[in-house]
Parts: sequence; C-alpha cells; structure tokens
Amino acid sequence: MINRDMDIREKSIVLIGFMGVGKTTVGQLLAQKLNRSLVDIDQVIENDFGMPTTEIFNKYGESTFRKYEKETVISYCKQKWKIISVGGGAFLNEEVRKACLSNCLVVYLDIPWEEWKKRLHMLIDSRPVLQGRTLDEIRKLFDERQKIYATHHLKVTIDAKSAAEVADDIVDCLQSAWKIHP
Ligand SMILES: Nc1ncnc2c1ncn2[C@@H]1O[C@H](COP(=O)(O)OP(=O)(O)OP(=O)(O)O)[C@@H](O)[C@H]1O
Ligand SMILES: O=C(O)C1=C[C@@H](O)[C@@H](O)[C@H](O)C1
Ligand SMILES: [Mg+2]
Repeated sequence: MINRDMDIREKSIVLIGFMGVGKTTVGQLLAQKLNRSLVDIDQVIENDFGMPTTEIFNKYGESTFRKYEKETVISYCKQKWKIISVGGGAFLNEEVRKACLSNCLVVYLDIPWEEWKKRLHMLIDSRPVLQGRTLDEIRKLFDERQKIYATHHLKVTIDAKSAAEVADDIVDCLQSAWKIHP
C-alpha cells in the first residue's frame, strides 16, 4: 500500500534485502541514474563511529549498533529525494519498517540462495553476522530473514544480473509505480 500524502516522485527510495544482495553497489548506480544522492546507512554509521561495522560489533556489541541503526534510518527516511540503502538487518526492527514504508518507496532486492552463495567469499570478512556460522546456519538465517523483507512496495529479482542491469530494472519498476500513482 502506497501512502499518497506526498507526490510519489519526491519520496526517497529505500533498498532492502539480505546482506550482499547489492544494496550499496546498486544504490550508487541508481543514485547516478536518478540524479539523487545516496545515503548508505552502514557507511553513515561507520563514519560516525570512525570504524568498520565488525569493529563496532566487537567493541560496543550488536545492540548498540542496532539502536544507532534504528535512529539513523528513521531520521534519514523522513528526507525526500534520496536513495537510501539500509543494512541487511535494519528491517528486523518494526519501527524501522513502519517508518520506511510510510515515508518512502521500499524496493526489495530478492536474490535466490544459490545465487547468493556465490558471493559469500566476498562478504565473510566484513559482515559480522556471518562470522563463525556454518553454511547451514547461514542458510537458516537467509530463510528467516525473508519474513522481514516481506513488507515492501516493489520487488526486483536479482538472479545472475549485473549491478547495472539491476539498477535498470529498478528504474523500470519505479517508472511503472510513478505512472500508476501519479
Ligand atoms: N549484481 C551483482 N552481481 C555480482 N556481484 C555483485 C552484484 N551486486 C553486488 N555485487 C557484489 O556483491 C558484494 C556485496 O555487494 P554490496 O556490498 O553492494 O551488498 P549490500 O546489499 O550492500 O550488503 P550489506 O547488506 O551487507 O550492506 C560486493 O562485492 C559487490 O561488488
Ligand atoms: O544483515 C545484517 O544483520 C547486517 C548487514 C550489514 O549491512 C550491516 O548492517 C551489519 O553487518 C549487519
Ligand atoms: Mg551495503
């Protein structure tokens, strides 16, 4: 359901999906295509703490990260005209989900497990949530996380597409939504 209190084109676009699906990479391309600025929430948090996410988890704990993540997303999603890529776990929080869904257009980047598995080697060192887990445990997390992404406005399936192709698909999807809800 799209909240039509403001012009739909003004709304910021929030990218959600499992870690490594490409929210940051695709977000950069989408921002260029739509001439908007990108707010990468993980990047904002890392800049504010002056350290990588893994270090924030190790030094302050996941709950400190999650609290800061919640406040950061809620604050940015009130702004218009942005592309906001949120961390893969941000939608665990109900207030975050509600704030994004009511203020922004939420686009879910959906990736099949077999495709995602190919990226694991690129993610394991930088994503604390994956560290120390077996492949079976990661698969379980992947399946569990699908529930939190179930509420969104638009969905784009990733498959074996390049990041540029995914960005093009999102633009097509947005253009249809902008036409249907002028
Ligand atoms: N469509 C794609 N095809 C192949 N590789 C990709 C694609 N999109 C992103 N990647 C690669 O996958 C890795 C993870 O991408 P990215 O950091 O953008 O994911 P993310 O969704 O932002 O993850 P997180 O939720 O952890 O922030 C990067 O190495 C990136 O280059
Ligand atoms: O899926 C997650 O829980 C996370 C994803 C990353 O984007 C970071 O926000 C952090 O590593 C946690
Ligand atoms: Mg990212």
